[in-house]
Amino acid sequence: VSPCDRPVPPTAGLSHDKWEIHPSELMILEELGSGQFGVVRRAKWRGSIDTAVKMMKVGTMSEDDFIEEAKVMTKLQHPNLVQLYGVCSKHRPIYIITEYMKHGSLLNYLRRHEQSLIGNMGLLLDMCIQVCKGMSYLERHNYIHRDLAARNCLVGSENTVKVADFGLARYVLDDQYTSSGGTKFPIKWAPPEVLNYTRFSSKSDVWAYGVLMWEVFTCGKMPYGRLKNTEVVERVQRGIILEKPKACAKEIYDVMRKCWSHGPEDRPSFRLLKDQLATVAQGLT
Ligand SMILES: CN1CCN(C(=O)c2ccc(Nc3nc(-c4cccc(NC(=O)c5ccc(C(C)(C)C)cc5)c4)cn4ccnc34)cc2)CC1
Repeated sequence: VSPCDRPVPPTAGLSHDKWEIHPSELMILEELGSGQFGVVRRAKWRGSIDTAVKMMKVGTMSEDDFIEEAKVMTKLQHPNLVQLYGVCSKHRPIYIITEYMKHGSLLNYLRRHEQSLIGNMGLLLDMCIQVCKGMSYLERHNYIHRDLAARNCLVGSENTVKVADFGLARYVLDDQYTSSGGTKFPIKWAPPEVLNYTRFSSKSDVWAYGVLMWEVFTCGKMPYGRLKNTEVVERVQRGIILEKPKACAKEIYDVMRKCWSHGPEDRPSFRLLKDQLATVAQGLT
C-alpha cells in the first residue's frame, strides 16, 4: 500500500512535546538580571536564535501547573507579545525560554532615556499604543495578564515594545506577591475590585494599563510617589486618581481617567482603547 493511502496519525512529528526545549539546544550567555524568582540569562537557541532564559528558582512557582499552561501560552502569538518559545521542564530549575528583547524592561528604558523621551509625546503615545495592541490580542483570547506594568513590558530594536509574562502571576507561590495584603502585591496597579475581592478581569488589566500610561508619560516615575500601600488603597477606594503628568496632553489624560473608572463595566475595552488612542495620535501629527 503506498504511504499516501495510509492516514497520517495526528501525532506524526510530535514525537516529543514541541513546547519542550532540550537544554543541549541552548548556549547560555550573560546574565540579564535576577529577582526573588531566579536568574534571567541571554542564550542562543539552535545556534542562532537570540533568547532570554528564565531559570526559575525551585519553590518560587507551581511548576507542573505552569508547564501545563505553557502549552497554551506558546499558542499566543502577536507582534506586541514577548513570544514564549518553550520550556525545559525535565530538570530543576525549570527554564522558561522566550524571544530576546535587547533594551530590557520598558520601565528602565523610560528612566534611562528620560531626556530624549520627555518632549516626544508622539513616541510616548506610540509605546502606549503598542502595549494596547498586545493587550487587545490577549483580551480577544480571554487571557488576563494580572500584572501589567511598565516593569513587565520589554523594549526591542526600533523602539518596539512588547508585553511580557502574561498570566505568569498565577503560578507564583510567594503569597506576599499573590495576596492583596502581601508586601509584594502590585497595589499601585490594582483597581478597587481587585483590592477588595481579588476579582481579576480584562477590565482590571485596563486599570493597570491606565497606570502604565501614567508611567510612560512620567518617564518611569513611581505612581503615588512614596505613599505607603495602605494610603494608596484608601485613596483608590475613595476615587482619588493619579494627577495628570506634565508631559501629557489633556485628551491623553482623559483616556487614562476612563481606565480608572471605579466600576469595571465603565472602563473601555482594549479594543476600544486602541481606536481612541489611534484617533488621539492622528490629532498629534
Ligand atoms: C544598554 N542597556 C544595557 C543594560 N541592559 C540590559 O542589561 C538588558 C538587556 C536585555 C534584557 N532583556 C530581557 N530581560 C528580561 C528580564 C531581566 C531581568 C529580570 C526579569 N524579570 C522577570 O523575568 C520576571 C520577574 C518576576 C516575575 C513574576 C511575575 C514571577 C513576579 C516575572 C518575570 C526579566 C527578560 N527578557 C525577556 C526577553 N528579553 C528579556 C534585560 C536587560 C539593557 C540595555
